[in-house]
Formats: sequence, structure tokens, C-alpha cells
Amino acid sequence: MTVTAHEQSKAVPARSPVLAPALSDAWNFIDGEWVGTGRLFDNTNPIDGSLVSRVHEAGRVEVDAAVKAAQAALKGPWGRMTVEQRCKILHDVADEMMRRHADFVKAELLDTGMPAYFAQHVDVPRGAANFRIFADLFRNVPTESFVTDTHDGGKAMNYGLRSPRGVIAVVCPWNLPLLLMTWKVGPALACGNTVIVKPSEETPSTATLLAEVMRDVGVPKGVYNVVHGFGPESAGAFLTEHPGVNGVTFTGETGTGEAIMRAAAKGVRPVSFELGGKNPGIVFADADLDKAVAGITRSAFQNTGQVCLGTERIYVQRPIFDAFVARLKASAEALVLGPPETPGVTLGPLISQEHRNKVLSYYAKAREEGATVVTGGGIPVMEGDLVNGSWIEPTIWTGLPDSSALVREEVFGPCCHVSPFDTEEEVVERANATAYGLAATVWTGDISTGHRMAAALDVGICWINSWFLRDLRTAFGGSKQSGIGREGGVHSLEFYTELKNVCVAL
Ligand SMILES: NC(=O)c1ccc[n+]([C@@H]2O[C@H](COP(=O)([O-])OP(=O)(O)OC[C@H]3O[C@@H](n4cnc5c(N)ncnc54)[C@H](O)[C@@H]3O)[C@@H](O)[C@H]2O)c1
Ligand SMILES: O=C/C=C/C=C(\O)C(=O)O
Repeated sequence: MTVTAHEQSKAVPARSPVLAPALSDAWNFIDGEWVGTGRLFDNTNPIDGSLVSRVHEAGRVEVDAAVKAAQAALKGPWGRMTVEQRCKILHDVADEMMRRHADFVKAELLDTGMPAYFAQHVDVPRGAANFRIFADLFRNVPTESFVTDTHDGGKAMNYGLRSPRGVIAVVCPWNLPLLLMTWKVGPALACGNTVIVKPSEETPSTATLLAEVMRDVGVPKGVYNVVHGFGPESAGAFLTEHPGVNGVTFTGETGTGEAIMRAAAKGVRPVSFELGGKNPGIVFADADLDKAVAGITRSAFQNTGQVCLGTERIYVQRPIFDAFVARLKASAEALVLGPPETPGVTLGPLISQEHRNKVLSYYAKAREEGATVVTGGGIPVMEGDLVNGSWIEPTIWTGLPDSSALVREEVFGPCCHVSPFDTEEEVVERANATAYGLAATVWTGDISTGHRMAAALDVGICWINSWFLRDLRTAFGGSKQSGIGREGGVHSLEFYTELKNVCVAL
């Protein structure tokens, strides 16, 4: 049952109730209005399984309404704004997000259970920065121009003109919901597009809250729309199949990317994909051991291993292998599991019981394949209501061959396999022997080694003596099955705009 705009004005509160206590609803946001459907699914808190909200699943009707609203908005006040006005309003969005920092943190914690400091210092501020950086950048990007000699001895002038691509579908995962959604919405809007966001069914809250922000700062109706639901036979599929969508930007699993690519093939619509990974972490014997252990602890376990850039395959040069494993074990065992706002907590739960079952199946597989369990390997003992959460132990294995599923497949949990290597050539070959190519982190005391490794590794992003250190002006994306295209800085223009060449005979 769709609630009409007229009924909504009576039925729906001025603010969406995402932050109200349990049993509140998360609504779709279409053409500046909250839209309920009566088809509700539960959004639960992974720390204890409690109900966060009931979410209105969008069907074809709501998706179609969102597409029509987004198309109309391209021709309305939004489409007529000057670049300056558009950039100013995106700064207003960022300011309002930071003013409501506590609300965004709370929404993100309820959906994901991530430690509060992570949402406070990474997820939410990066969400705001994703609007500022692209607003500032696109205001100042030149287009190319060439003078051409013509056959008759004259000249012609060529210049580039960029225009928005149109209606952009933004399909998002659950691991860093606000950060990853705004990473797409920021540049899409800065380029003058309109968007329809399909947040993950696991994490609907911050996208809904952002709708309030958009409305409160005066983003015209139809520019930012949210449709809730699942993938196949639900809002995700309906949106990506919709002929009125001019481009699909997606972050998520490689298999889902394949399904979306098939949907986008109809009508030859472009895609921008940030997909899965099985990223190597490589530690040379000359590395600063303290920094390398701290870095790999973050890259393997931060956000309970639910970071696409995380490292589940660690290669350590043989002379320091035993010392490194002992130090990493101590560091993993010092992580503190618990609810987001408990002081000292560094690790939250996995996103859901379903995802925990998947990760635990890999923990079982590691044992079957004869891995040495250095630490972890199971479910931690939690107290009170937390026993109903999707908690899992950070886990380190050694002793598996490179052919093992654990070393080849993305687990997306707080775990890594550590293996010794002898030479640079060997580790490059082993690191590259994967279908994925998202990121790598290399730890070495010799910067020349670092540069050689960066050039030799088949990845879109290579960190040397660092990890997840981001400058939003740089290219971001994966090679091989980890993605299609690059976003970040001016690279985002390639997907979010159409570039037209104008040739003028002089
Ligand atoms: N490369 C990157 O930058 C990056 C960043 C974050 C996460 N990831 C990847 O995301 C995955 C974890 O996220 P996830 O489990 O939410 O991913 P997922 O692919 O299961 O879901 C992502 C989104 O796609 C939707 N979806 C699912 N099937 C669909 C379909 N057939 N059509 C349209 N939409 C569909 C889901 O509802 C969700 O909103 C991991 O593989 C991780 O590596 C990659
Ligand atoms: O989980 C994946 C993290 C991706 C990070 C970004 O997209 C980013 O930092 O822009």
C-alpha cells in the first residue's frame, strides 16, 4: 500500500522517526515527501538483536515515482542553479550534517554496532567531507581545448563541455553506510545530477536521516531520493533495471556487481563499481615492526574486518615471521569487544547473524584445512542481552597453502592468514595470484622497495607504510574483479558527467 503525498501530510511527522525509540519506522523519501508502503521489514541492532526500526520496502511503483521525481528535478530549480549556488547548498548539507553529528552517529551505531569513536571520527565527518570536497573541486575544474589546423589553411577551436549524466542510482553496502553513500552522492550532486539512493537493507537509517538534512537546507525536491528494500525482486533490482536511470554507481560484492551489470546492459547504461577484494598486507624484514604490527592490526580488524580495503592475506618476510605473528597475536588479543559507547571498546559485532554464519563457515573451513589457529576462531562469551548479538572473535591463522579458500576468497570478517615469504619476486607473484585487485599495504624500511612493490602489484590502491590513509582528491577503485572505473577527485567527473566536444571552425 502506497501512502500518497496528500495522505502523508496528515499521516507522517515532519521529521522521519529514525531516531525515535524502537518500533519507529524508516520511510522512503521521494520527491521531497516521506512515502510509506505498509510492506515493513525489521532493521535490527547487531549488538543484541533488538529492533531499531521497521522499514518500508519500496516496490516498482515507488521506484518509478522516485525516477520520475529525479527526472523532473533535473529540469526544475536544481537544473537551473548556477554552479556557485549548487556548491553553496552542498556546503550547507555538510554543515548541517556536522551540526547533527550526534544524530548521525547514533543512527550509524544503531544500524552497525561499530565503536562510537569510529563513527564519530571517520564515518560521519567523512560523510560531510564528501560534500565539501567535491563541491570545491568541481567549481574549479577546467575542460580541455585544442586548436586544430584545417585543410584549407584555416583553424578550428575544440573545447569540452561537461553536463550532468542525469538520474544516478546509488546502490550501497552496509559496512560504512554513511561514508560510502556520500562518497557517491557528493560528487553526483556536485556535478548537477539527481540521485536515488538504495541503502543496504541492513543499514537504512543514515540515508533516511540525510533526507531530513537535504530538505532542511533547501535542496529542491526530487534531487535526493531514498528507496528502501533488498536486492533481487526488490528495490535494488527495480531501480537498477529502470530505463529512466542514466547510470548506476554501486559498492558491494562482486557477484552483485555482475547482476547489476546485466541489468544496466539493457539500455546500455554506464556503471561505476567498487567491489570485493582479498587484499594483501606485505611486511618486509626491514620494516619498523611496531608500526607494521599496528598497521596490520588496523587493516585486518578495524570495523570487525568489514572494510573492503582490509587485509585478509598477510605475507611476512621469513626472518621476522615468528616475531611478527607473536606481536600480531598480542595486538589482536588486546582488542576489546563491546557495545559502541562503552569506554575502551575497539571492536563491534558483525553486521548480522547471517553474515556471522558466513564468517563462521570460513572459521570452520580453516580448521578442516588444517590451519594453525594462532588466536580466536569462534564466538566470544558475551553477557546479558549481548548474547543475542552477532559477536565474533578476531582470528589469526597460519599454515595454509595459497590454494586454500581462506587465502583466495573474501571473508569480510575480523580475520587474516599470515604466511612467510623469502623474496620480493615471490611475494609479488603470490600477492597478484587473485581474481581481485582492490588494495595492498606494504611495510618496509626501504622506500625503493616500496616504490617497486607499488608498481608491481595489480591493485587500484597501494599504501606504503600506511593503510586507509585517504586524500579525497586521489583516484579510488579496484582493478580486475574489484571494480570498474575510478572515483575520487577529478576522476569522479568521468562517471558523473557527459563530456561533449564542441568544434568551431574559425
Ligand atoms: N571496493 C569498495 O570500495 C568496497 C567498499 C565497501 C564494500 N565493498 C564490498 O561490499 C561487500 C559487502 O557489502 P554488502 O554485503 O552490502 O554487498 P551486497 O553486494 O550484498 O549488497 C550491496 C547492495 O546491493 C543491493 N543488491 C543486492 N543484490 C542486488 C541486485 N541483484 N540488484 C540490485 N541491488 C542489489 C543490496 O540490497 C545492497 O544495497 C563486500 O564484498 C565488500 O568488499 C567494496
Ligand atoms: O569499505 C570500504 C571502504 C571504502 C572507502 C572509501 O570508499 C573511501 O574512503 O572513499
